[in-house]
Amino acid sequence: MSHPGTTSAREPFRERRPQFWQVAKRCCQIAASVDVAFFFLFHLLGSPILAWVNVVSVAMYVVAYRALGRQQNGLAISLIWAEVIIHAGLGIVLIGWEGGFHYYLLMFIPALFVSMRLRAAVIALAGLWSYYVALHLLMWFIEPLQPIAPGALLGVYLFNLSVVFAMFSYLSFFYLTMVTAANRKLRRMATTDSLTGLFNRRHMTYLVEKELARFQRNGNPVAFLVLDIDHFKAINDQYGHELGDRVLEDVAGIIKAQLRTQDLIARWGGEEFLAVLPDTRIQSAQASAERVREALMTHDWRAPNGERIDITISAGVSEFRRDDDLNSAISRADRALYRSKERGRNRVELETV
Ligand SMILES: Nc1nc2c(ncn2[C@@H]2O[C@H](COP(=O)(O)OP(=O)(O)OP(=O)(O)O)[C@@H](O)[C@H]2O)c(=O)[nH]1
Repeated sequence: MSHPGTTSAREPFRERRPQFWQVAKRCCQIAASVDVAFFFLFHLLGSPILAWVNVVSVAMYVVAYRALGRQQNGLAISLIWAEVIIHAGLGIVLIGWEGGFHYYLLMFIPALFVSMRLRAAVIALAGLWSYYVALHLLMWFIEPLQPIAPGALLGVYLFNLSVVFAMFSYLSFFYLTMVTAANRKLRRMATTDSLTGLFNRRHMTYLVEKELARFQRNGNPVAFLVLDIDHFKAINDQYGHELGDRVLEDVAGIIKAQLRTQDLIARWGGEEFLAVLPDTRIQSAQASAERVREALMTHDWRAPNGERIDITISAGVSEFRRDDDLNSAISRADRALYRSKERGRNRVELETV
C-alpha cells in the first residue's frame, strides 16, 4: 500500500527525470542535422535510397522534437527508436556492416535505462541485442544491396564513428553535470535550513563538535550565542505566517552580516538561532550579540500594509570551558537567554558561574 507522502510510485512516468527529456530534445536536433548532412552525402555517393531515407528521418525527428515539447514523451521515444532502428538497419543492409551504422544502435543502451522502467529496459535491451546480432549475422551471409566504393565506405564509416563519439561525449558530459548538480543539491538540503539558508541543527552539531575538538587541542577560546526573536508568536498571530517566515529570513541575514565569516551560524529551533564564534572570548561575543541586537532594532521592519513593526531579539552568551561538552556550553547560554527574557527582552545576558 502506498503512503500519501510517497509520490514517486504514482508519479506519471513522463514527469520523472525531466533532464532526460531535455537532452532527448537536444539529441533530436543533433540527429536531424546529421541526417541533413547524410542526405547530401549519399546523393554524392550515388545511393539515392539512403539519401531519401534521411528526409523521412529528419521529418521523424521534427515530429519527435515537437512531441517532447508537448510532453508526449512516449510518442517521441517511439519515433526516435523507429528512426534509429530502421535507419541503421537500412544503412547496414544497403552499404554493409563496414559503414558503421551499427554504432548508432549502441547509443541506445544508456538511453534505455533512463527513459524506461527497469523491467521494460531489460526487455528492450534484449531486443536490441538480438537485432544487432541478427544484422551482423545477416551481413555475414549476404552482400550489401547497394554497395559504394571502398574509399566512400571508409568515409561513411569515419563520419558515423565521429558522430557516435561526439554524441556519447555529449551524453556523458550531460550525465556528469546532472549527477554533480544533484549531489550538490542533496548536500545543501542535508546541511542547511531551507527557509533561512543557515546550517540546520544536525549539521551545526557536527561542525561544532569538530570545532570543540580543535579547542580541546589548542585551547583557543570559543564562544556560544543563543539568539531568540522576542514575541515571535504575536508577530505570526497578528500578521500571518508568511510575514513571520520573511522576518526569520531577514533576521538570519542580519545575524550573518553582523558576525564574521568564520563564525558558525545555525537555525537551532523555530525562532532561535545558535552562533558559535571561534577564537572569541565571552566579552567580544557579547559585543557581537549587541551588534546583532542593535542592527535588528534599527532595521526598518514593515508589515505588508506598510505599518512599522518592532522586531527585537534576546541573546544569551557563554564561553566553552575545558570540562564542557556541546550541551553544557549551550545550556549555560540558554539560561542566560532565559534571563534576558525575564528581564524584559531585547537584551544580551552573559552566563553566570
Ligand atoms: N512563521 C514561522 N513561525 C515559526 C516557525 N517556527 C516556529 N515558529 C513560531 O514561533 C513561535 C514561537 O513562540 P514562543 O516559543 O511562544 O516564543 P515567542 O512568542 O517568541 O516569545 P518569547 O520567546 O518568550 O519572546 C511559535 O508561534 C511558532 O509557531 C517558522 O518556521 N515560521
